Formats: sequence, C-alpha cells, structure tokens
Amino acid sequence: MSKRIEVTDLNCYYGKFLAVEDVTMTIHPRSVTAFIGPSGCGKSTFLRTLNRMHEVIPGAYVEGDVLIDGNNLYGPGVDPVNVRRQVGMVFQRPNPFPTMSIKDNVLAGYKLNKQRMKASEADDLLEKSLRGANLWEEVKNRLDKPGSGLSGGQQQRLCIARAIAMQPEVLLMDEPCSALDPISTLAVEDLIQELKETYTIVIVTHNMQQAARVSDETAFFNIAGTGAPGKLIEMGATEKIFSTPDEKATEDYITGRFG
Ligand SMILES: Nc1ncnc2c1ncn2[C@@H]1O[C@H](COP(=O)(O)OP(=O)(O)OP(=O)(O)O)[C@@H](O)[C@H]1O
Repeated sequence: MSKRIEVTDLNCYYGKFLAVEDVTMTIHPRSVTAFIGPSGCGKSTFLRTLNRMHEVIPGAYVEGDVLIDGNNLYGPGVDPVNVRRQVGMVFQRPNPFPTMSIKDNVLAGYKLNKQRMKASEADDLLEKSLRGANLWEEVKNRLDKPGSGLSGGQQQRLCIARAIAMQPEVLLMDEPCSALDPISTLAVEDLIQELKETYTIVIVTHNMQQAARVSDETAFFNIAGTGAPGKLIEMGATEKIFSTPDEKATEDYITGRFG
C-alpha cells in the first residue's frame, strides 16, 4: 500500500503571499520522513499540499507537481476528496468527534461518505484499525462510549485509527505529539515505527529528539526573514542530517543555535 511521493518545483501561495518556494523532493515508501525547521518556515503548509488540504483555505493554491507513484495529485480531473482518502492526515491536537462513540469515530470516514458496509465488515474494520493504532486492548469493552472520554494519548491514537480505517497509502502527521505527555508520546512514536511497515509516513515535528528517534529521512526547511518564503535547505538520511549536514544553517538549527 505504501507509495513514493515525488514533488517537483512546488510553490505554495496564500493569495499573493508565497509561503513556500520551489520545493523538489522525493519521499520514500515504507519510511518515516520528518520535516523540521523554525516556526513559520512552511512545514505545515507544505505538508498540507501533499493531500490537497492547502487549497481548502480561500485563495490558497500551489504551482508545481506532486506525484504519488507517478500520478499527479494536481492533474486535471483529479478529485481532491479522493486524494484525501488516499493520503490521510493526523493533526496536532487530537480531534475525535466529541459526541460520537469510539466505534463511530473510527468508521466516521465511511459514514460521512455514506458508504454502505455490512455490520460484520464494519466490526472487522473497527477491530483492525484499533489494533493497528495500538488501542484495541484499551477500548474493546467500551466501543460505544464517546471518544471524548479517552485520555489525550488515547484520543490521538483514536484519530490515527480513524485515518487508518480509510486504508490510505500515505499518512501525514502534523506535530502529532505536541499535545501529549511523554508516555503517550512514546506510545505514538512506537506506533509510527510499526505503521511505516505499511504506510509512507511524513511527520512535522519541533522536537529534534523525536525527529532523530522516529525518522529515516529528515528535511530541513528555513526562512530568510519575515515575509520571505520558506525553502527546503537540505534533505537526507536522518543520521547524516543530525551528524554531518552539508549546510551550516542545518547544523546551527540542529545544535540549537537558532530557531
Ligand atoms: N491560513 C493562512 N493564511 C495566510 N498565511 C498563512 C496561513 N497559514 C500559514 N500562513 C503563513 O505561511 C507561512 C508558513 O506557515 P506554516 O504554518 O506552514 O509554518 P510552519 O513552519 O509549519 O510553522 P510552525 O512551526 O510555527 O507551525 C507563515 O508565514 C504563515 O504566517
């Protein structure tokens, strides 16, 4: 299911404002790629172009190409809703639907799309998704209770289960642990390691240790100053970026000299 993502000459705009300029990169399947860089350099903006969420904001658009296994997400006739099904997303704050049960949260994508499923199929998918998110054992006896009754870390894993249930090929995670305590963070990091066997994973993180722990590849973005566009400075194996980066700006950022 895991897919390769190839981005070529991508510019991201909010109206006239060029937020991210000229990104070209390849994201490998069955791996975790981390985006790091100072605040405002466009990590989240760029991440959202990988499933066409960027253009949900009025006036926002992109130039350039994003290919997933050779298919251009921005090609003519491509339905953004289908793209978002193929490329799932997990956000900074766990956002389960508060009044829905745990079960309905996991199956929400199907219910919202009014896709029919036999009860036995729904139960299988529910269990598989919750097991995939390492949450099954903790919630199997309370599937009809509201998702909002879970701890923050459990809610985030519920959101991951909801994303997995749609059987995506790519999972985008925008600072998925920033609202979690250290124990829940480790649980989600462990889960990311398991999920990369199946999905292409891209994670935005402010936490250098986290990037070093969970990712195989790291991309460092930077910004020259307020109003200037964010740029990809360098990308490579996480081990190399964290030990012998090519660019001084990367080294300065990683060693905490700025950002
Ligand atoms: N909805 C929006 N409308 C207009 N400009 C926006 C919008 N969202 C972000 N921007 C601008 O785009 C630039 C990149 O923002 P973005 O949030 O992608 O950066 P980031 O690297 O993810 O930052 P952080 O690490 O603080 O989350 C910033 O200048 C930001 O102000």
